[in-house]
Amino acid sequence: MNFQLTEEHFAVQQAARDFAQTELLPGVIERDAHQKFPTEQVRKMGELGFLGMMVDPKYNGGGMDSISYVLAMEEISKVDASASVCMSVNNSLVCWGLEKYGSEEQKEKYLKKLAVEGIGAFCLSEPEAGSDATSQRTTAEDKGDYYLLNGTKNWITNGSTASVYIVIAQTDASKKHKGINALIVEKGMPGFVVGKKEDKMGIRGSDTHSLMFTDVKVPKANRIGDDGFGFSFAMTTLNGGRIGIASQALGIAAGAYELAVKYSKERKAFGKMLAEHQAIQFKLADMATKIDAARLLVHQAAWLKDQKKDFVKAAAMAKLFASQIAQDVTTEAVQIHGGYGYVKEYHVERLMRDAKITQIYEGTTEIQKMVISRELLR
Ligand SMILES: CC(C)(COP(=O)(O)OP(=O)(O)OC[C@H]1O[C@@H](n2cnc3c(N)ncnc32)[C@H](O)[C@@H]1OP(=O)(O)O)[C@@H](O)C(=O)NCCC(=O)NCCSC(=O)C1=CCCCC1
Repeated sequence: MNFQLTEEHFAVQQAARDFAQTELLPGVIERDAHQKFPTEQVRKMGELGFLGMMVDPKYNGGGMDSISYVLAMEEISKVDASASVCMSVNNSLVCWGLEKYGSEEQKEKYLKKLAVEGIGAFCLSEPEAGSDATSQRTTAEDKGDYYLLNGTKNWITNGSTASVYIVIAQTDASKKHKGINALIVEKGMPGFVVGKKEDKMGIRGSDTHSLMFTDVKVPKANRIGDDGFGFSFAMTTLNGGRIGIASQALGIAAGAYELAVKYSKERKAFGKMLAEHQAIQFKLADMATKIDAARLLVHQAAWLKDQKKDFVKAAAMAKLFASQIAQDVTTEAVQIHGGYGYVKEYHVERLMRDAKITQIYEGTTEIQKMVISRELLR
């Protein structure tokens, strides 16, 4: 890895930090408590260019590199992981997937809008196909000039707020994963129903739904890539998506750490500041070391992607490690805050709850270990 952050990188980082502090911080506790999607805030994120950061300017994107993206993701995740998962899905799954593999017509029709306004959803998981993603039960029957889509998707981020959904479905089961397609489905297509909203432990401002498809007619022109490319599309797109989730985990950890440092300089115990107690100093030293290590892995994966080098292992390692240290760091941040850490007002209990999902979505910790070991032994 050989890179230095540029003036532009620092400017993007500062812009994301300012946005998080002024627009996301007020109201984040309430949105979490009432499971309220940050509608207005996401609209502003679009206006400021955070929803299509890496998209080519000719499709209304920011034309930025992956390093800029992870810097912004870290800053936004420090404050509101519900907003950052929306940003992550839109940037690194939906927009990236469409730009890389979509047809020119699909880019004109969908990408140009998604890059500015969002909001896209990526629909792979099913009631019986989570980690075992090749076991797709949703079917896309080939009917000539359209596919007939039937089935259910589960735990879909941006489930009710999205306007465009990339749905993975099985067309020819005899071909197993090579018979799977990726289809662009629009909200409002007859037979497409948004199902129940999940009541989650963390990222409660993010809207997570099941989706039901009953005889939805999806035009052939909405298939991404060649017939049977859908599983490969999903896996390749997720490789990059994992850099986004790794940066989210990093941000959650860094946000909790910053709050812990601040609190330890404000609170006195046994006649001196918490920060003057070696027990607290050692905790902070461990937390900062883990965060720095995670940041190096995240930046390495982003840099490899920008250099068009193989980043599959690096992305899985970054997600594996950053999501683990997010658990450790947020738990220690609550511990440093003591009783205050256990109540909502101090933010760290929310960050601790938000951290957990980063070990589950876009490939669990165990899936990352599969990906890494396969790459090592290839
Ligand atoms: C790796 C995996 C467990 C698959 O292993 P099996 O042994 O079943 O299948 P196997 O025979 O190994 O492979 C099939 C094809 O697949 C290619 N490929 C695999 N990994 C990769 C990879 N990393 N990159 C590129 N291609 C890959 C493989 O080459 C093969 O194709 P080929 O026959 O060669 O043409 C896969 O299923 C997976 O990864 N699950 C996690 C899903 C998962 O991550 N959800 C997350 C859902 S989305 C989500 O959680 C969201 C959260 C928040 C926001 C939005 C989305």
